[in-house]
Amino acid sequence: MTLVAGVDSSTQSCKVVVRDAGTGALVREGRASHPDGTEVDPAAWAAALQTALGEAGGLADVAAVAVGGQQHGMVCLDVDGAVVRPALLWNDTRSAQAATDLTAELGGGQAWADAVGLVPVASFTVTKLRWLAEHEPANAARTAAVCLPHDWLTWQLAGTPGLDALVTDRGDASGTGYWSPMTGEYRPDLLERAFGSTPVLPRVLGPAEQAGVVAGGGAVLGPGTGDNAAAALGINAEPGDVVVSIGTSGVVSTVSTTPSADPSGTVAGFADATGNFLPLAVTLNAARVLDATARLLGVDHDELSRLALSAPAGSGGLVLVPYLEGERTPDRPRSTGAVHGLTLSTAEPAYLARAAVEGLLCGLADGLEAIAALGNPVRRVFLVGGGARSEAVRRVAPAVLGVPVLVPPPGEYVADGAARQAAWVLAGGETPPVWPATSTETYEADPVPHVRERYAEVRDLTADRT
Ligand SMILES: Nc1ncnc2c1ncn2[C@@H]1O[C@H](COP(=O)(O)OP(=O)(O)O)[C@@H](O)[C@H]1O
Ligand SMILES: O=C(CO)[C@@H](O)[C@H](O)COP(=O)(O)O
Repeated sequence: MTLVAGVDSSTQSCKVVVRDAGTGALVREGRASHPDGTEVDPAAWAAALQTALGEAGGLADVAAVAVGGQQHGMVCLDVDGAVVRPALLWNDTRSAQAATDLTAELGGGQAWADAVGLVPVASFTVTKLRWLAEHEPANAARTAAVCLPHDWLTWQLAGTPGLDALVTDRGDASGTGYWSPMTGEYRPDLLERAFGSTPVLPRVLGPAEQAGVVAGGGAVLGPGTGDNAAAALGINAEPGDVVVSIGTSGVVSTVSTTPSADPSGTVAGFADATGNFLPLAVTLNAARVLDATARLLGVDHDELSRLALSAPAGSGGLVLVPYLEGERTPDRPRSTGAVHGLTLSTAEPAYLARAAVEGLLCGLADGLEAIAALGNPVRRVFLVGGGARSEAVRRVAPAVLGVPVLVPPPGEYVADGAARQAAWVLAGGETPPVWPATSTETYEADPVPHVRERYAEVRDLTADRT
């Protein structure tokens, strides 16, 4: 049996799966936590990867490995390859002003969407580089190369073979703000505009191009990709399929054969990991809204779910606007969360639990609507991520999203996608190897437009951070 490994270095943890390259069957897996916070020393990701790999039995008998990872994080390296400062993650909002400035400087959202398929918000790497140039000029001056979390981990596995050996892929490059999914080329002019210089950037590999070998081990390295592109590969999403992921981020993405350019910035026109495109809408607040609400109510996730399902749809008018970390879609980086509609009858744990589930899903429903409005068909909707382990999320999602949702068994679909990419690198060819489709359970419910209407009435009524 030929084994391949896939890694998901996500916001909260690192997960590894080892699968049979031929059949896709799961052989071993491992996991390790990442530290909290929106800036993280990449050494913590490398340590978690080693722990997760160890738990998954190591790479000695593995023929190929690929890394999927949280997108956009700014990893700056000096001329010797040392990390210049802790990485700023996708959910760090300190570059909000830089995003506003960069958007205005280029002439607005349309100009950015035409150039690189996205409109700057604080999540994207280009804005973090502008922030670094403005606020930490000494660190900016030391920066000889910039890469993303998955690029850096791939480079670590290869034994840090010099800055010129850094590689990435289309999927993750498309989230930087200085690579165009339309042309497949970097835009050094935009990098120069943001950062004042053009550090070394990772070479963008093709979807099944070998990225080298694991140092001292010999396993072939795949190019890896961003976590959302990897999830699409793990689910085997085809054009017209939508993947809704409720992890730290809330993501609505779809595979498309044509690039997107949404001047409003609601939908970011990324590339996928197969040569197609991956328009997506992403919220900063998803599974952690459930974590926070459970903490507030002093219950665990199962009880939170039970409470939510015991309250009526719409929570009697109680709305939780879930901008606990600020928000990205809509672009409200400085906002906080809010609870609206408290009355004597809605001041109940069950109503708050339901409002939390509905609030996070309403943000994703807005994203789904925006993706469909760009002309993307919505053929099937898959629901994945840690938050999909909640029965309340699974049962309320079809009502709020207004479409049936297909829920695969709980699993690590990002790591699975990376493993499938690794198998593709071994096998070669134009398309990834065919692994059996995952089973799914279909959840259906009558749509609840009144829930979204009530949410829309109050979602902008939030206080800013102090
Ligand atoms: N049964 C559950 N109900 C709701 N949320 C859950 C449940 N199990 C795990 N989670 C949450 O899912 C999140 C982790 O999901 P995951 O998709 O792994 O996130 P990420 O990829 O961003 O690290 C955590 O916030 C965790 O608390
Ligand atoms: O910013 C994005 C995509 O644009 C996020 O999806 C990150 O890629 C983090 O993903 P998770 O850790 O929440 O899976």
